[in-house]
Amino acid sequence: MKNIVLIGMPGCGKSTIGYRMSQKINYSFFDADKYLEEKENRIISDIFSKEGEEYFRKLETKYLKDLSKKEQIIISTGGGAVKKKENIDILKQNGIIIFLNRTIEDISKENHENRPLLQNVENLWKLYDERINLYRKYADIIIKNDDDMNVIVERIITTLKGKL
Ligand SMILES: Nc1ncnc2c1ncn2[C@@H]1O[C@H](COP(=O)(O)OP(=O)(O)OP(=O)(O)O)[C@@H](O)[C@H]1O
Ligand SMILES: O=C(O)C1=C[C@@H](O)[C@@H](O)[C@H](O)C1
Ligand SMILES: [Mg+2]
Repeated sequence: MKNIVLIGMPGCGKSTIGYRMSQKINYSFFDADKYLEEKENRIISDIFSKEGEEYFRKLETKYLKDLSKKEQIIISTGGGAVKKKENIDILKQNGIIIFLNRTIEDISKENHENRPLLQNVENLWKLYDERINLYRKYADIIIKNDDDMNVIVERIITTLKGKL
């Protein structure tokens, strides 16, 4: 059984939908950002501000490797995991990659108190422009997140039938 890997923009629903899926199918859920924070015993914003993005990206790759060794799991990746092709190669070895495609309009409508990145719609559009082709290119399956989350969970499970 392949792992299920969710990619997509910050705020597109990877963690929430990934966790809900894991409740419905016999898979464990791992959030790659949380996994990294727990292993490093630090928060990502602190790593970004003290050592910078490049150092964070090295850690991200290291822990994606770790996670990819596990089986029958759902991985919610960080929004920037697609920035390194190496990450995708690692994840594809035993995983099926799903791009959760949610509009920037919907993402920016949310009240993201602890996520300044998502409150700045210009920044979101900039990230979207930089990454949309990567999300599309690396996806085995593209799922639109444009309905109630339970509907989306069912949509993913149905689409995955026979593919894992
Ligand atoms: N289809 C939807 N309907 C309503 N709310 C949604 C939907 N999809 C996602 N959300 C909400 O959007 C917010 C962001 O979702 P979530 O935290 O799962 O995104 P994420 O992709 O994991 O973001 P990040 O990359 O920042 O970790 C959450 O409050 C979630 O409940
Ligand atoms: O979009 C990004 O580049 C990021 C998204 C988050 O999930 C974290 O992985 C980190 O804050 C970087
Ligand atoms: Mg998340």
